[in-house]
Order: sequence, then structure tokens, then C-alpha cells
Amino acid sequence: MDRTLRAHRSLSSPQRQALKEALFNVGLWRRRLAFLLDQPDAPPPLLLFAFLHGLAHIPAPEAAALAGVEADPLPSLTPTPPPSLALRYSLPDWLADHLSRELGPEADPFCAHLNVPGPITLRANPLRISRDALASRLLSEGVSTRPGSWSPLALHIEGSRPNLYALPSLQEGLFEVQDEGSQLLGLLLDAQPGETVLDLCAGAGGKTLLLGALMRNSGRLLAHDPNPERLDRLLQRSSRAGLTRLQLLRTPPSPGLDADRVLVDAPCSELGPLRRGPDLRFHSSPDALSHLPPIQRAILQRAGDLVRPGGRLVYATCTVNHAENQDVVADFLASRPDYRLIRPGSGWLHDSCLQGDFLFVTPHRHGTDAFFAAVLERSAG
Ligand SMILES: C[S@@+](CC[C@H](N)C(=O)[O-])C[C@H]1O[C@@H](n2cnc3c(N)ncnc32)[C@H](O)[C@@H]1O
Repeated sequence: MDRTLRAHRSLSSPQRQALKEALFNVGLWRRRLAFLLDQPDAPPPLLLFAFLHGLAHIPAPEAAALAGVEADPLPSLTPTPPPSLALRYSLPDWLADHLSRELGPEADPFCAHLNVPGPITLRANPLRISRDALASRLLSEGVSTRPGSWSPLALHIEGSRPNLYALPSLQEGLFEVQDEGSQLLGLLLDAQPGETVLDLCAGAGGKTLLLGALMRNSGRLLAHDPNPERLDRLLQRSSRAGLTRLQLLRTPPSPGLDADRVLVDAPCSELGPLRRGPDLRFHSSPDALSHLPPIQRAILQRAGDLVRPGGRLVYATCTVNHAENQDVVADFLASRPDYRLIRPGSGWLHDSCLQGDFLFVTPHRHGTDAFFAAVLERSAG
């Protein structure tokens, strides 16, 4: 897409937008479109025709002209409604089957929301600015926003996507781009100034930056990840965000750390952010659903030894899979009687973000990517 747009600089802004939407939708809907055409290997122009005519309801001759396909005869599309969840929402069979098992009757609205791009959400950096002041500052830079519903730091961009990277407010570290559900995971740890806080699966630091801001640059903020490039990116982002107390752990921390709080944002099958790209669903693999739980159990066990008595442990994923979520937590609790589940976000998190003892948010109910979290407290004795 970028190469094509660079090679055709004379395209107007609406033409560029149309090109992006055509590519996004043909990519995303390709399974449904192949069904409409009754051709598993239909070439891209035919897929575009099927999208424009079959799903966007543009009259067939106009759709054929726009897609550059032969209009005489016009390609025919099946009138049969898609007979399965997978075909209706253009998903691989294994994924639709899995989501049906996990979500029951909610699978249909969940899948429908996977086909609508999510909002662009920002997180105010409380070290530098309040959410209200950030909204005013962005407005002065030509970007209008509305507050999020669940995270007190979230602002959703309204209207068309601005070039965020050109905004002085981003360069000044006033905000990060972060889904509202992802913000909730960091907030659940309730990190306080002066504490020792460990982000055990820090990656490039989406949550670490939030934890550091809540700690107001006092205490010890530790971040570990086995992937060194991600930690390098975290370091760059942390200076822009104004964090001064971040310590990267390139090797795993040892038991006896006695951290006040530990976040495990575990590697997972990542079914929660599927709406973020048209291709993600076709690149996901069912193997992840079963090969990750033993890894997650081992990471959570290790994390359990790093928290001081009386401290807090948050286990989180961005996926919809009991085997990676509730089952991992149940296994942990069965082997660690010194831990108990506590209500996530007591005093500030809306009840509708809870499913039983856990946080569980989804695109169709909350407008967020899907996330799961459990908040565990270690007994003081
Ligand atoms: C969901 S991502 C973390 C995203 C990150 N917390 C953020 O908010 O940007 C999971 C991370 O776990 C890391 N990981 C994989 N195996 C791990 C292990 N055994 N211990 C700790 N982290 C691990 C991966 O490298 C990956 O960066």
C-alpha cells in the first residue's frame, strides 16, 4: 500500500482513502467474497467486484467498471446466504469454531465487530498532562477526541485518522497510542509511588510506560522481556515519556525479588486484537491455542515467587481462550494456597468489565480489543 501510494503521488486524498478501503476490505472479506463468487482462487479484481457489488451494494455494471473486470457477461454472485459463522464473517473455520465454543451466542456479535476497524485510542501520560488538558492541546493541533468509557486516561480520536506521528504533543511525550482495554490491564496493578514494580513480559513497554507514570518516577520500575529488541524500543519510548527510574532486566529476575507488584502480560494466541488488521485472522494458527498454556503456566509460577507477601500479581492476556485464561489461573491457585483472587479494579472499574472474578472486555460489548485479566493477592503471612 505504502509503495503504491508513493508511486502515485498525484492521487487525491479521497482517492487514496478509497484505495486503502478497497485493499482493507478485499483482504478482510476474501473468504466471504470467494464464497459469493463460488471460486476459492478468485483473482483480486474479481474479489473487488464481489465486494463492491455483493457487500457494498454498488450496481453491478458500476462495480465491474471500478474493479476493472469484464462486464459482458457480468460475473454472477451466489444469492445463497452464507451457511456458517466462518463464511458470514470471513474467518478460517478453526477460528469460527473456537470462538463459537468460547462465546456461545455471543460469538456472532463478537465476530461482526472483528470486521469493523477499532477506534484509534490514546492514553494521556499522567506524568506530563491530565486527560482534559490533553484533549484541549490536541484540539489546538487540529485533532478532536472524546473521552473513553472505561479507562480514566483514554481519549478516542474522532473523525478521520490524523498523522499522529507529526504532532508535537506526541514528540513531547504527552500521550501514547494504546487500546482502552490495554490501559485497563496496566491500571489493574495499581502501582504506587515508592514501590518495587516488575513488568515481567514488558515487550516494547505498552504497560510499563503507564506503570512508571503512575509511580511518578519514585521507587523501582523493573522491566523484563526475553526479546532484546523490544526492550531497546521500550528504552527509547521511556525517555520520551519522561520515565527516569526504569531498569531493564535482560536476564530473568531471581526469586527473592520481593516486588510489591508484578504484571504478567503473557505471550498468548492474540485473538483479542484481530480487528486491528485485515490479515491477522488468516495468519493466526490453531496450534497457539494449545501450545501456549504450558508456557503461560510456567511464567505465572515464576512470577508467583517474585511477589512479596501481601503483594499483588496481575495475570493478563489479549485473547479469548479459557485454556490460556481461566484455566491457567485455576492451575496457579491450586498450587499456590498463599494467593487468592480479588475483584479487579475495586472502586473504579465498571461492573460490566467483569466476568465472574475476572476482567473480560470485548469489541462488541466495550468497544475495546478483547482482554482478560485476573488480579491475585499474596497473603501477608
Ligand atoms: C503480550 S506481549 C507483551 C506486550 C507488552 N506488555 C506491551 O504492553 O506492549 C508478551 C511478551 O512476552 C514475552 N515473553 C515470551 N516468553 C516469555 C517468558 N518466558 N518470560 C517473560 N516474557 C516472555 C514476549 O517476548 C512478548 O514481548
